[in-house]
Formats: sequence, C-alpha cells, structure tokens
Amino acid sequence: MTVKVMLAGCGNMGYAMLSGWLKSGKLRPGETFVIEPNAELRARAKALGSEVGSDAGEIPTGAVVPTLIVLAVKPQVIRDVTAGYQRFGDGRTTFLSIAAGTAMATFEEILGERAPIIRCMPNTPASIGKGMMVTFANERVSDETLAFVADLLSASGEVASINDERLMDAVTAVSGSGPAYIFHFIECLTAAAESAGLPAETAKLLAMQTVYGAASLAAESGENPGVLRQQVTSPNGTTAAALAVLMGEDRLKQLVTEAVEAAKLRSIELGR
Ligand SMILES: NC(=O)C1=CN([C@@H]2O[C@H](COP(=O)(O)OP(=O)(O)OC[C@H]3O[C@@H](n4cnc5c(N)ncnc54)[C@H](O)[C@@H]3O)[C@@H](O)[C@H]2O)C=CC1
Ligand SMILES: O=C(O)[C@@H]1CCC=N1
Repeated sequence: MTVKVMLAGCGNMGYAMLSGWLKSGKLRPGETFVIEPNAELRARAKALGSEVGSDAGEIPTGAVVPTLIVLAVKPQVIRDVTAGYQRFGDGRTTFLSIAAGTAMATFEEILGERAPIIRCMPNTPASIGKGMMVTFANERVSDETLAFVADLLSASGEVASINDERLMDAVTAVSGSGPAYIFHFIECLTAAAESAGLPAETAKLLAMQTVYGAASLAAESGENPGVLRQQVTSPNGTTAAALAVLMGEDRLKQLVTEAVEAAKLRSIELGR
C-alpha cells in the first residue's frame, strides 16, 4: 500500500475534503488512510474506499511514509493529536492543519524544525467542490509539495494563499465560518417569506434559489455586487423599500462587521 495522504479526523470538514479528493480521482482509494476514533465515521470513510484505523497506533508500520498528513481535529485536541505523529517530522512528510486558530509555531514546536507544515482554512462547500481553501505554508514546504497540495485542494473548490499568517484569523472569520452566515440568512429569508404569507415549502424554495441565483450571478458575471444590486432596484420600487431597512444607518453592514470581528477574536483566542 502506498499511502499518499493520511487524514486524522474524518468529521464534518475532514470527510468533506476526503470525498472531494476521492470522487475527483485526485487520489485513488488505496492512497488514503483515515484515522478516526468514531466507528460510524470510520465506516463512512471506508465506504469511499479509504483504508481506516481508529488511532495513530494503527498506522501500518514499515515503508509507509505519507506525502501528506492532514490534521482535521478540533483545536481543543490538536496539540495532543499532532504529538502522536511526531515520528513523521523528519522532513519527508508535509503536515496540513485545518484547525481554526492553532498557530504555525505550535506545530513547529511539536513536530520539530524539519517538518514542512501548511495551515489551511477550508469551508464546508468543499464537500460539493465549491469550497474556499486558503493556505499559509512555512518555509520548509517545497514548491513541488505546494503544487501537489494546491492541486489536491483544487478538487474541493477555489484555492488561495497568504504569506502573512496573522491574516488567517480574518480568513477564518470570513470564508471558514462564512457559510454559516449565509445558511442563517437563508433561514431568516425563509421565516420572513412565511411571515409574508407564503406556504413553508414555497418559502424555502424561494429563499434558497434566490441566494443560489444571486451568488451564481455575482460569481459568473464578474460584475461588481453593488452594480448588480442597483440593477434590481427600481427608483421608488419594492427593493428600495427593503434596502432602506437593511442599509439605513449601515445596519446590515454594521451587523456583519461585528459578526466577522467576533469570529476573528475567537480564532485568536483558540490559538492561545
Ligand atoms: N466545520 C467547518 O466548517 C470547518 C472546520 N474547520 C476546522 O476543522 C477541524 C475539524 O472540525 P469539524 O470537522 O467541524 O469537527 P468534527 O468534530 O466534525 O470532526 C473532528 C473529528 O476528529 C475526530 N477525532 C477526535 N480525536 C481524534 C484523534 N485522536 N485522531 C483522529 N481523529 C480524532 C472526531 O471523532 C471527529 O470526527 C477543526 O479544527 C475546525 O476548526 C475549518 C474550517 C471549516
Ligand atoms: O466554528 C469553527 O470554529 C470552525 C472554524 C471555521 C468554521 N468552523
């Protein structure tokens, strides 16, 4: 077995990424090994064709030197989990952490100075190939490995990189947590549609398709969202009436700014 990628933690985000890699053919099933203590989640990874084990002790010994170990566990346990992989810190394996907050320096301290390490902030639309993945690599990561990782991540959606780690907290607050803000907006628009008299099913359909259509139009047209907004807004019409509520005193902008700031602060806290 030639394991290219080991995945520690196959919960929401780990599974989303694994399924993208396998379904796109970027990795063949025999090239992945998943370490996940939860039996149900292990079975789900096995169903995709991956080899599985319940802890780092079950990794086959011998010639297995993975190209990449992906750490996809909660920030609260990531230090302990990473310590279980110290033996791969000889420079041949690259580590990729998706944990919110946990700093590069923490991984370097645990894994030693030879380990190439990448921090990556993905989001759950990765499960359907429409994610946003942002990476920050330490100087140990070779160009060849960076290219391999960028290609792998591209199976899950758009890939961007930053070269100032401090920006990772803002990235986490915008694209990492961001899908939840949009899902909540869909919930709010659905509830408002019901309040306005629409049947529940219709309310849900209209809210979801409107968000989907608007996001697709913004992405595909390449037009400034402000221009697209104006194209909907007839002078003295219905949209203008609604936007007066949302945009008056910058209400929505203020709220979104506060929400992003709260997420950013929490990301900083998680890193302490
Ligand atoms: N859910 C999301 O939208 C995003 C999550 N993240 C980050 O991804 C990481 C995972 O988050 P989720 O997938 O949401 O959490 P999750 O709880 O769904 O998945 C974590 C998994 O790790 C497993 N686990 C616990 N101890 C382990 C060990 N010793 N070895 C291997 N696996 C172990 C758990 O059984 C669980 O299935 C977090 O660090 C989070 O900050 C990053 C971006 C987006
Ligand atoms: O809520 C969290 O902490 C994780 C990180 C970004 C999205 N989910």
